[in-house]
Amino acid sequence: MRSPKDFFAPLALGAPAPVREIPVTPSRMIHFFDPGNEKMAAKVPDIAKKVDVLLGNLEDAVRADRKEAARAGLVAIAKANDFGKTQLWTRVNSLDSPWVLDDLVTLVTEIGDKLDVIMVPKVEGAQDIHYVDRLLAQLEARAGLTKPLLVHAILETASGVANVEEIAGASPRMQGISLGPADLAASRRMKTTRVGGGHPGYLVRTDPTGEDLTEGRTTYQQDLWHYTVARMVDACAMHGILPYYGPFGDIRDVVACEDQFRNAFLLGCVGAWSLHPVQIDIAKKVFSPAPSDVAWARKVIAEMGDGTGAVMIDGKMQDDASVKQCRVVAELADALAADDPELAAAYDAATKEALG
Ligand SMILES: CC(C)(COP(=O)(O)OP(=O)(O)OC[C@H]1O[C@@H](n2cnc3c(N)ncnc32)[C@H](O)[C@@H]1OP(=O)(O)O)[C@@H](O)C(=O)NCCC(=O)NCCSC(=O)C[C@H](O)C(=O)O
Ligand SMILES: [Mg+2]
Repeated sequence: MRSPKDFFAPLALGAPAPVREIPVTPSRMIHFFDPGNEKMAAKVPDIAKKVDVLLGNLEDAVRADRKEAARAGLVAIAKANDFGKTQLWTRVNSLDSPWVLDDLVTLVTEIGDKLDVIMVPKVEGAQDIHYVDRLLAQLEARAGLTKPLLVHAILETASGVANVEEIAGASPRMQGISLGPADLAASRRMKTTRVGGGHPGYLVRTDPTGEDLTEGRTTYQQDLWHYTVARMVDACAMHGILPYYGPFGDIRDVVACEDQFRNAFLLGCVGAWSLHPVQIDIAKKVFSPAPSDVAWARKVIAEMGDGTGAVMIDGKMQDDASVKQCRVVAELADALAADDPELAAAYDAATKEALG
């Protein structure tokens, strides 16, 4: 076990000092693209203006014979563009693949100064993060980087879920964790064949009302991912890092995508993956608090004074715990509004109306 005293010491001579706080910048959507796909790559400069995070994907969804092209494409895109406030992330190949070592060596030494976060798939436990942590320090030292790269783990194996707390706290580089429902379903031997989302067979049914067991019994579809998302959120909150829902594979079903994203948002996630341009606005809408919620949160904060005691506002009891929730919403709204005048205006207009 590493001594807590050494946790913030660089893991290689000449590597930058680890961060002590994870930067909390907007990351409502992590937009995936294949840097080796010319059509997608051509859209990247425009898409970068609309998204919080742009992620060059090198892992699954990139064919084995296109891995080198994807890696080279990402290097070229990063060198040719300045994405301003939009973060640039990558998802490298899994640690048991023949490509990951070259992914890390090439990306850190060639474009380490342009990358913010490295997403590591199929993380099984803290040992995987420790491996990446040390290797990144060696490569950062070689590349002369002054800012440490952060690490994001995908929760997509049964062992990863069992070890999620130790993964979240494995390194000061840990930025966040995303749910990977497709690989997780396979690892758990679930009997689904989808990339995220619900399943009509996963349901509860009301009790029978008479002799006929088939009559008048309403069914309610349940959320297959509730347990895992909630567990991931707790592990992340405990370690001061950020939780994300991952992919929603039914690109055409924008309605269910919005529902899945909103469930994650309400449970504490800060963002989700967008796999197709159509999912960008869905994530933006869902992971930006609604103006009416922001107005209510600001009203409660204003009326609660120092935040102690209990008061009635519009017939509802408010106390320390509700004002704390309101601060979460209001602080997120302020952070997002700082870079988005349209959102700022919507929040201010709703607040003006609520406060009278
Ligand atoms: C899902 C797609 C394969 C769909 O692509 P396509 O059939 O080309 O869709 P469209 O014809 O509607 O596309 C219209 C144009 O938009 C471009 N496009 C499409 N997607 C993107 C994108 N993500 N970024 C930028 N541009 C995009 C198309 O090229 C079309 O361009 P044009 O012809 O010039 O008009 C495709 O969207 C796609 O491959 N998306 C990314 C998929 C991906 O990254 N998958 C991996 C993440 S999910 C995962 O790994 C599972 C997870 O790990 C788990 O275990 O749960
Ligand atoms: Mg996966």
